[in-house]
Amino acid sequence: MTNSKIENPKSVVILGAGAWGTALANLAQINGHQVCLWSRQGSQTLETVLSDAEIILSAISMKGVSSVAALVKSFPLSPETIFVTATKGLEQQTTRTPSQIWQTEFPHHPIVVLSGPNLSQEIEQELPAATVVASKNTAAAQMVQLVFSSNRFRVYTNPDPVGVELGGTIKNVIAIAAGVCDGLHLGTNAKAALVTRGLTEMVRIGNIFGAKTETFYGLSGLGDLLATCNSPLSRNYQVGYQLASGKTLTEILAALPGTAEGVNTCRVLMQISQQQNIPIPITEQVYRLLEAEVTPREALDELMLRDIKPEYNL
Ligand SMILES: NC(=O)C1=CN([C@@H]2O[C@H](COP(=O)(O)OP(=O)(O)OC[C@H]3O[C@@H](n4cnc5c(N)ncnc54)[C@H](OP(=O)(O)O)[C@@H]3O)[C@@H](O)[C@H]2O)C=CC1
Ligand SMILES: O=C(CO)COP(=O)(O)O
Repeated sequence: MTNSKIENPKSVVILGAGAWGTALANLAQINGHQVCLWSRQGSQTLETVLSDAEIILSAISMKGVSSVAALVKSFPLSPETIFVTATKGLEQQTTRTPSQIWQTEFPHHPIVVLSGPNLSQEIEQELPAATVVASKNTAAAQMVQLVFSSNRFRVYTNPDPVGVELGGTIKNVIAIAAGVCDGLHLGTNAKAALVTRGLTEMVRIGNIFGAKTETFYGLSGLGDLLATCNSPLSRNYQVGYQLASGKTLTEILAALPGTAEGVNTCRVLMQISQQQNIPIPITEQVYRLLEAEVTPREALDELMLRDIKPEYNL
């Protein structure tokens, strides 16, 4: 894919110079775009970097999204500026997704969600990967698709931004459970059952947000679930794996490189499940484990000894 490289370079500002922001900045830069990677710890002011931005991509951890979005709002922007959100989390106080936060702050700008099976370390090693850019604004999604597409990063468009976003967000909780499963050496059958029933929980929560069920069977749902639940590169998987080895959550998070969004997301999902009366038993056991209310083995027993039932409620 060379067309975006030569013909129409864009001015792209990436907010958040963590693992994912840096990897995405490299992808856009290699395609010939003018990229500015902004961090609150860097020397450039936000006002300066935003002044001629055509695309603003946020790869800020969930805890910083609201404050950064409010800050961005205080500076003048072109009305054409496209926002892209690559954060995989939910806001604790409001249960909003990052795209809902950006859309609230910038109701007249196109908002695009970028999410998929994208372990940043593999992308930095130039291994092949695919992702999804989703928006209600098709032209904006197509522009973002061109900016990031290359022979090692295949980008698909999708019209269900919240579904795409929730796939990447909820799978982090299931990845914690998968790490526990592997840490306890429960075997391949157990892992397959866990991931498949995890997907059912993703669909249940997603439907509450108005997401389409089929979105969860694509790259941003099943695809990211498979990547994250099967890789020690995933921080969320690492949290579960190390909990199974007997470490405390505090010890694990203190030594973890970067953000494991699943820890906070799990708490938010429990809030939603209680408010909406939606059963999410795997998420509930992950929550109880993170709160040190159960041991990994007790959580497993709780899941295996639930009432027997049909696979689907038809
Ligand atoms: N790493 C990966 O493989 C992938 C990550 N993601 C998602 O991307 C998001 C970021 O992940 P990742 O880059 O790995 O995490 P990191 O922990 O490496 O980086 C987090 C970034 O967020 C910034 N940040 C956090 N709070 C604030 C705040 N209040 N104000 C300004 N900046 C803030 C950090 O800035 P500072 O350095 O100054 O603290 C840092 O740049 C997460 O939601 C993650 O789920 C999605 C796909 C892949
Ligand atoms: O979202 C990711 C891969 O798609 C990254 O997973 P972790 O945040 O668990 O490292």
